[in-house]
Amino acid sequence: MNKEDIIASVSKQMPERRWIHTQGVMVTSRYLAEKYGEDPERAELAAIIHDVAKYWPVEEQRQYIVKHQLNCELLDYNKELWHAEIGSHVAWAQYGIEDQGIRDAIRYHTSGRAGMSLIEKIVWLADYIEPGRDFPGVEEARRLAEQSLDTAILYGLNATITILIERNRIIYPGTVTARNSLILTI
Ligand SMILES: Nc1ncnc2c1ncn2[C@@H]1O[C@H](COP(=O)(O)OP(=O)(O)O)[C@@H](O)[C@H]1O
Repeated sequence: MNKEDIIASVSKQMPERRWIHTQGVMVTSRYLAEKYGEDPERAELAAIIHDVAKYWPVEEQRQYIVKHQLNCELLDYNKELWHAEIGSHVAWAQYGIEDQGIRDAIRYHTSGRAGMSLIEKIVWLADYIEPGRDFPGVEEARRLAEQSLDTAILYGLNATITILIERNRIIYPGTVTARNSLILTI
């Protein structure tokens, strides 16, 4: 499927405000790709698709993960994590994206993972700092993004983990290992 058709399909699966967010992630992914030496087209394509399943009914998300034998471990954790796993599969099954790097950037855009690739880092960070984001700390994350992808992502992961702890929520361990792995490489 070409880019225009993918955009038409993705945008109709979410409310207007989420499509505006996605456009922010697209622009920011292109910007970070150019700055840090990734192919902007690949980064933008991952950004277009990253939230495709975000507004699917939760039960539909659960069934998709089971039916397609995706990572069922996620079903024991925050349902906010499920859409990323599904989006990666949809990219391949419905949009014909064979590029594993693009699919992994979609797959890990919420949780992160240890040893993230360049495109995974770019989409994770673009999702965190796109221009529509407005939360305490986003300006600092944007400032750090100008200096180092790793430092900016570590800042974001620390903030995410801190919020989950404050709310007494279960933390998906992949995010903790993503954080640990960044600390070891910085
Ligand atoms: N390791 C984790 N364990 C549990 N929840 C997580 C983890 N990482 C992120 N989340 C949650 O996922 C949500 C963010 O998902 P995201 O796809 O970025 O949504 P949004 O684009 O609406 O911010 C937040 O509610 C965050 O607390």
